[in-house]
Amino acid sequence: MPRKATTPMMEQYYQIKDQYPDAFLFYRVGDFYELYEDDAIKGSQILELTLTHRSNKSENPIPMAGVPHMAVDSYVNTLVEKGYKVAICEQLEDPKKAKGMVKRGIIQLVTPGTKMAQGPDDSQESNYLTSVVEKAGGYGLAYSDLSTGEIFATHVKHYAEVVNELLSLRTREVVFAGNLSASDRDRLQKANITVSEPAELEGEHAEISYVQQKLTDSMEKAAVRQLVVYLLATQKRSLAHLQVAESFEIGQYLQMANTVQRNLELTQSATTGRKQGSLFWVLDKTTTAMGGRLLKQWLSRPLLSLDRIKQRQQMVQALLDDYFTRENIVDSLKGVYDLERLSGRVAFGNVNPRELLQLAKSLEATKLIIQALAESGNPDLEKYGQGIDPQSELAESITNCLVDQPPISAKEGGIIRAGVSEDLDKYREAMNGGKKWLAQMEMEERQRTGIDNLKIGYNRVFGYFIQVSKGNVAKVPQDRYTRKQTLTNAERYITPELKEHENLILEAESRSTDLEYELFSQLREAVKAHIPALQELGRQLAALDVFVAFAQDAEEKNYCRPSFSSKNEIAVKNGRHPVVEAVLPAGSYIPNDLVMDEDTSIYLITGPNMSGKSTYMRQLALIAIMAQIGSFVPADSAKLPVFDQVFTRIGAADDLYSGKSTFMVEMSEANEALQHASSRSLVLFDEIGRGTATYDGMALAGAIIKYLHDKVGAKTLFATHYHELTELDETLPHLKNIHVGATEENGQLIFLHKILPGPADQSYGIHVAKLAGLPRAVLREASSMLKRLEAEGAREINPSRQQLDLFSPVEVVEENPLKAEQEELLDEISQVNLNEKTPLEVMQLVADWQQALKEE
Ligand SMILES: Nc1ncnc2c1ncn2[C@@H]1O[C@H](COP(=O)(O)OP(=O)(O)OP(=O)(O)O)[C@@H](O)[C@H]1O
Repeated sequence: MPRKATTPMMEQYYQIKDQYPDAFLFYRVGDFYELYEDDAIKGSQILELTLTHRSNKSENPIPMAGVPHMAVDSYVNTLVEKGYKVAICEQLEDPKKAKGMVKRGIIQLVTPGTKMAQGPDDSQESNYLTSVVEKAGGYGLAYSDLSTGEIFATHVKHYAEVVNELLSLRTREVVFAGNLSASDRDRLQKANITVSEPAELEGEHAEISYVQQKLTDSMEKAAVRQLVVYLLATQKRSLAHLQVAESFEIGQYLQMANTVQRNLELTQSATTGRKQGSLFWVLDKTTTAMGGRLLKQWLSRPLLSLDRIKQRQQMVQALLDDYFTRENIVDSLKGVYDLERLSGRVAFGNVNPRELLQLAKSLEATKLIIQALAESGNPDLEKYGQGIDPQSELAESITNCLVDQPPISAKEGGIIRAGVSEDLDKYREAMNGGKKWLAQMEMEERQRTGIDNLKIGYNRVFGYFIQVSKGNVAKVPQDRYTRKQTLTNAERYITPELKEHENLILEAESRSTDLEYELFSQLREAVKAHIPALQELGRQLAALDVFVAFAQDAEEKNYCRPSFSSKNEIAVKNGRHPVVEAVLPAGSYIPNDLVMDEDTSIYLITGPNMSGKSTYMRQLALIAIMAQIGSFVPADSAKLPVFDQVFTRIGAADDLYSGKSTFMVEMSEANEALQHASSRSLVLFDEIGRGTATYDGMALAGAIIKYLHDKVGAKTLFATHYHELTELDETLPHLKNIHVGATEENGQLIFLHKILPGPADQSYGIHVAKLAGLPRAVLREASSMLKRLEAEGAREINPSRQQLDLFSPVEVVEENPLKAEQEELLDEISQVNLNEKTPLEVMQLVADWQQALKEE
């Protein structure tokens, strides 16, 4: 950066800026944060600020932009949301008292992964920072949400797993120590993940050993250390709310690549990126933000442990069976605030009086929850309640200390109850006494002077004064009153005794607010000691919230409790797709069975487009995932294996970040499944091979099926339009054909959405094209080509001769060919909207058409 000015302040600025070259430097000057040089130019564009210049008169004025300090949060937020970092530089001493240049320093580096949640909109969003270290045997990974202080750690062998984990976690920032390929760096950036360098920090920090205490793996320890060091170095304060890191094995959960999670729309719709339209949207009946976040976590990490799944199911069952306990819990949960994030604010020291009271209220609500569980009469619920510690003493100490409706600010008094501190009570008495004295004085002065509208007032500049309206000035006792201020209609005076009492009152007031702040800070410190217990409580209530939500889902939507098969068989009776069911009018979803015995591994699904093949396939995956997070499932009954992995190649939600072509993505996803699936996995392949020439595609699809059949044995649903493949059931004993039914009535295609045994007999593609409103000429051309191909016997055609001479006019045999004009006429007829026409207009139209036909 060119150095242009050499004033002492700019010198200081450059020194600080040099330490944070990749961050926007918000440099505090009085009531503003100023940006200079490139930061100002870029910042003014992004934040829509006016770009001005410092030292305008010099030859090289410095570009400058500023934001008022009161509004700084929203500007910082905008930059960080866009993936930038912001270094906040404060004045570290009072400018009035400073000798020479005011000392300044960075108090916090805000980065995408360390942003604290701002508004209610992101209360269900976790904001993750991930740390990756590369070691000889693999990679250590740790991630944390700073607002809640939770930390998770794991280790993986392969680089590809690291990148997948970062993408599926949707981390906002990664601190990467190791080799990150340029293409992956690019990929992460496109996914809005900021890549940062590790930070350095001197000395030992208690937080590090505290959070590492349960870890045994050296890679995980290293990743966690790097994570905490980065947090400490950027936040520049102690972080008492960081939780003991939980180690997990990726293989401990059902594994799904991030593309699979996206394709199945578990937490966001693939088209809009929003919650609506996702499985999370359907299931999220949680009351608290903590519950919502936990449900989201569960959705991306379904369990493998049958014991844990059953434990969850038992809680859901108990709550489903007991409507009143459930309602009581929901009512009380409404009074529970975000304990995890409140703990974070306590640790950061920015929790305000109102929030501390919210904390106490949440603890009181917790007592009611425990009571409801205890009175339920159900042993599982009772036991759960017994494990919860409502922190009664803490609740009491907060409510005993704070007034019922404290203000947000801790610095303006009015927070602490009477009786908490003798000194405070004394100051308050003095203030009250002083105010009473003023009222008395006002009365006496009115009598003495005979001025009825004389009053005593206060302003910040002059303090207390006696105000007399202009008409009464003659009555003012000039010997006792000193004039202080003249207004249009009145004069203001002071007297020595008024000033004397003013001093007493103001001093008592300032001592009182100072003392209140001190008492509040003590309370805040006392709460700090309870942070780990509050976090544990938060986790327990969040889980309870999700169980209640599952019970409510089960009741409202008629979900059943799935059972699990150790014999690798599937038996779903009347299964439904939870999301499609939720958006269709009630009762119109057509349920389907899916029964796959131990001996069958592949269902080959045929049927017209739009008939419901994808829906049927996804339905199974969603039911399996719901079952493995402990939820009940949309079916009359369901028996499933515990799947270890889910693979998909579905639809057109291609990986926009990978820079690969559609066909390449298709093949990569197929490859994932072929390489990594086991006999305990679930594989969904929708129209594999459609992205290339017909025979290529068909051959690939056939070979893939055979490989899955012979070598993998995973439960596979394979939808295809290649009818030729349905003959595979003759040679592959573990493969069966099923199809989605459709019938034709009066030339119209009717979708039955019903799964039936055996292959489909027709493909109906042209019917669907007709539904989509394609021009008749195209439909007709397609129909005749189809006839021709069928006549030639497409299967006999030499597969190497891929360039069929489809358009050869000689070979197209047509009965009664239509003229182009007639085609157009037919298109016109089919497009007339009868609802918009009067009978007379229709008659006129028919007359026109008849005329046109005669002319041809
Ligand atoms: N069981 C069902 N009950 C009611 N409606 C259904 C059912 N299954 C699917 N549908 C409806 O049919 C639409 C098309 O389904 P889907 O996308 O699964 O078809 P498809 O056979 O996979 O089509 P394509 O081959 O073109 O991909 C869905 O959006 C849904 O509205």
